[in-house]
Amino acid sequence: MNFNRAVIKVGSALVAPDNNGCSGKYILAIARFITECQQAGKEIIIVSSGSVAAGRQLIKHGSPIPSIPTKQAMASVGQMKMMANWQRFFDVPCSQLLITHGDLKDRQRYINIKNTLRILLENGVIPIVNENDTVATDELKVGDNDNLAALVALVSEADCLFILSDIDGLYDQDPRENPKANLLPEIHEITAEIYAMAGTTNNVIATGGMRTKIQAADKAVENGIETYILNGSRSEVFQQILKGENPGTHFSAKQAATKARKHWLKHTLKSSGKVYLDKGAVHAVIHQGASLLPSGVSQVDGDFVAGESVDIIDAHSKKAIAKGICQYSQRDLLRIMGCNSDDIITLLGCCPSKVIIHRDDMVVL
Ligand SMILES: Nc1ncnc2c1ncn2[C@@H]1O[C@H](COP(=O)(O)OP(=O)(O)O)[C@@H](O)[C@H]1O
Ligand SMILES: N[C@@H](CCC(=O)OP(=O)(O)O)C(=O)O
Repeated sequence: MNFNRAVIKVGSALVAPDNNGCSGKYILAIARFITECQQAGKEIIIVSSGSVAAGRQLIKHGSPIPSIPTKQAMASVGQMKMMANWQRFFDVPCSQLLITHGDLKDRQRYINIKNTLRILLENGVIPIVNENDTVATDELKVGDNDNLAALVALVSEADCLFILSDIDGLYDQDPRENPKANLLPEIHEITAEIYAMAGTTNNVIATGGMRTKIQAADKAVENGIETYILNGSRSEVFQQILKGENPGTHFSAKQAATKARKHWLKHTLKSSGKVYLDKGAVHAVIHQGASLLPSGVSQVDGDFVAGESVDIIDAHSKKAIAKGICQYSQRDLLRIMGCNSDDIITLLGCCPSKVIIHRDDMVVL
């Protein structure tokens, strides 16, 4: 179990099996696995499907494939059932995050999600994420929870992604169509041939099938996140994972997650401004690996919003010493620079974060 923080994606067929609403049939074993991971000091975030499946019997619908508003109504009532069902199996508190692609695209909302997840995990809470189906239109949707889970793994800086489905892993063709299909245990490179092996789902309550799982794995491994597709309906799978075995399909990460993230921060993110630090703050950032506090900021340049990347400059030498994602806009930063973190609330009327740049969001150059 070589990971510290994992996202576990659980498909509809596991949450609400047999067309009969939510049950503990499969999630009991999944919850036990999560508890064992937590007891081993690991942090877990769940991305759970199943709200539509859980609400299916509670909303009248004529055709086997309901209309979008009918599905949204099912999701609305089913989400409550689904969350209550998860909470039954944990002694620690669970929390609900309903997000859309629109939230992940917006820098301010992105860091709000990131900060919330960070605090929930620090407090031993199990965050349970789903797409906000009732408000999401096509343009704002991720569309499937496999890709959503990969995005959640990125925003939460997880180093492992488990995609739990009703099938043992990726086969060279859909095993429901062809019983001679072979399971592929290790994938080192996600090529067009790998995509060609993936079919869609034949389950009316599911979205995506294997294709979206490969897309998710693709996003994750590029960013240093080890990814597994596993059969969450077989409880022995979790014992195997706990022993370090691979009972499904493993997609190997291209590089370590922290290295990938630092590389992304350093080379891909474009800086939109400059934050100048006094001597004490330069020392704390470079030698103590500290987060940047408002008290250490002496000057701000540029025009940036919260969540954008900035260059961190030594005010004395005028040299760039680091780069990082700023929790505040340039406008707000000008008002709180040089102050104590406890004064942010008085100066701005709110305090989304006591630090200006969190050390996890910073790369020293
Ligand atoms: N190459 C493949 N290997 C494995 N499963 C496949 C493949 N192609 C299509 N599938 C189908 O994908 C299904 C899993 O996707 P889906 O029903 O969307 O699950 P979930 O609800 O867990 O996301 C399997 O039950 C299987 O029928
Ligand atoms: N957000 C939807 C799930 C969408 C989805 O991707 O479903 P699945 O293919 O079962 O993971 C729901 O909660 O019903």
